Amino acid sequence: MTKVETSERLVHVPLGERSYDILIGPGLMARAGGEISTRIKGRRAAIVTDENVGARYLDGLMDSLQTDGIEAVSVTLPAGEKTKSFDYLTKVCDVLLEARIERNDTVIALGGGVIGDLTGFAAGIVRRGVRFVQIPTSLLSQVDSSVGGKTGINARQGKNLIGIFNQPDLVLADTDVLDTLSEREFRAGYAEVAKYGLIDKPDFFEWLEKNWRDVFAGGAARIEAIAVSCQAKADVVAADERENGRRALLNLGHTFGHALEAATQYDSSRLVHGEGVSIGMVLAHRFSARMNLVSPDLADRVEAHLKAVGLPTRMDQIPGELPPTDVLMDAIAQDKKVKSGKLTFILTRGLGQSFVADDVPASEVQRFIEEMRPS
Ligand SMILES: NC(=O)c1ccc[n+]([C@@H]2O[C@H](COP(=O)([O-])OP(=O)(O)OC[C@H]3O[C@@H](n4cnc5c(N)ncnc54)[C@H](O)[C@@H]3O)[C@@H](O)[C@H]2O)c1
Ligand SMILES: O=C(O)C(=O)C[C@@H](O)[C@H](O)[C@H](O)COP(=O)(O)O
Ligand SMILES: [Zn+2]
Repeated sequence: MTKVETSERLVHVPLGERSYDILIGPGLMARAGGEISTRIKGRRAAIVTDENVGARYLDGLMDSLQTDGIEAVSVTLPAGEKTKSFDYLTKVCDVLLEARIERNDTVIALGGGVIGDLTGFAAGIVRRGVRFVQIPTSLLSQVDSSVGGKTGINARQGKNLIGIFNQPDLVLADTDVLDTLSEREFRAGYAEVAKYGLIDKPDFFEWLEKNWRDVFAGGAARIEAIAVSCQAKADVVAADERENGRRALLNLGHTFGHALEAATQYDSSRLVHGEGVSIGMVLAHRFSARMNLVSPDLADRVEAHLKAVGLPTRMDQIPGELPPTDVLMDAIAQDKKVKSGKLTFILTRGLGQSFVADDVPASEVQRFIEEMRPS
């Protein structure tokens, strides 16, 4: 059993034979070899990373694996959303096959959500599945993408449209590595932290409104926010792993957000995922008010908080031209939550009272986007 240090948190994801642990805390990179070898028999590994993360952490991870007798190869990909593509999926599969990575060896995603999603997808299809460990290095990947098993790539038609559910065998969230994450990317990850409060944890959202500066500064408040987020996601995934119901709540802000990411052609210089989610969550709260589900004051409160931490909250803050509303509606129509052609949005009836609305009139959404978009 893993010895959990006092400053360390452990969140368990109970999925029967696919159960796994999330370790959260400082200094975990140096323990990766030991933590992996107590869980996975294979003596070989393949590390997938990106240029920003690899330059800082690849050697340290390789050393830790070697100390525990695990021989590793690695591949370093370009950073940014455009790497979540067929081209780089092919590249990673080729590296794993050329390295003869076997089913009981380990594929390690060392990076943010882009690397985690791409690598998890490759690990799930090479030899019809090899063991897989997430070592998330951005705030967003530590609080969200490394947990729950959604893996995949983007398509021209929209976000994450090609992929599989593939749970990791272990998640090691070394909070030390967040110190080298840019402010912009830390803020982007914070959007997904705030999301958990807006879904069904009003007390957590109120705690964030008071303590977000301490979360940004690091230390105990940051670890607390990460642990609460991971526990929240683990609870939802344990209850509805393949999103037949409740898990859709984790998509709050994403129907709008994903459309904006597709509309900006996944250009990280214009919009990154967490920024799209921030704008999307404000839009979801404003749309809920428009549908007379909640007071407009709540949307103002949500926008004020996300703005206070420095996140964009409106479409006119996205650099460059947005395509016509029809193009945004086409992306929304491709959303994976669509059922029998009807749009599904995560809306709200109050702070922390989100719900799945599965028959939202497209005409209402179109009119709403027209009103909210930059003229
Ligand atoms: N599978 C899921 O459940 C899930 C959940 C949320 C988001 N996502 C996906 O995750 C992606 C966004 O993830 P992200 O925000 O981590 O983006 P990302 O993977 O692009 O990482 C953000 C940027 O920060 C850099 N970086 C990461 N860790 C660093 C560190 N410790 N030090 C310095 N630089 C570092 C990266 O190189 C990159 O430039 C999107 O594709 C989104 O769709 C998936
Ligand atoms: O894990 C989930 O379920 C989520 O919705 C988490 C989201 O933050 C994440 O962006 C996820 O990738 C979106 O899911 P998708 O099914 O819309 O791709
Ligand atoms: Zn997300």
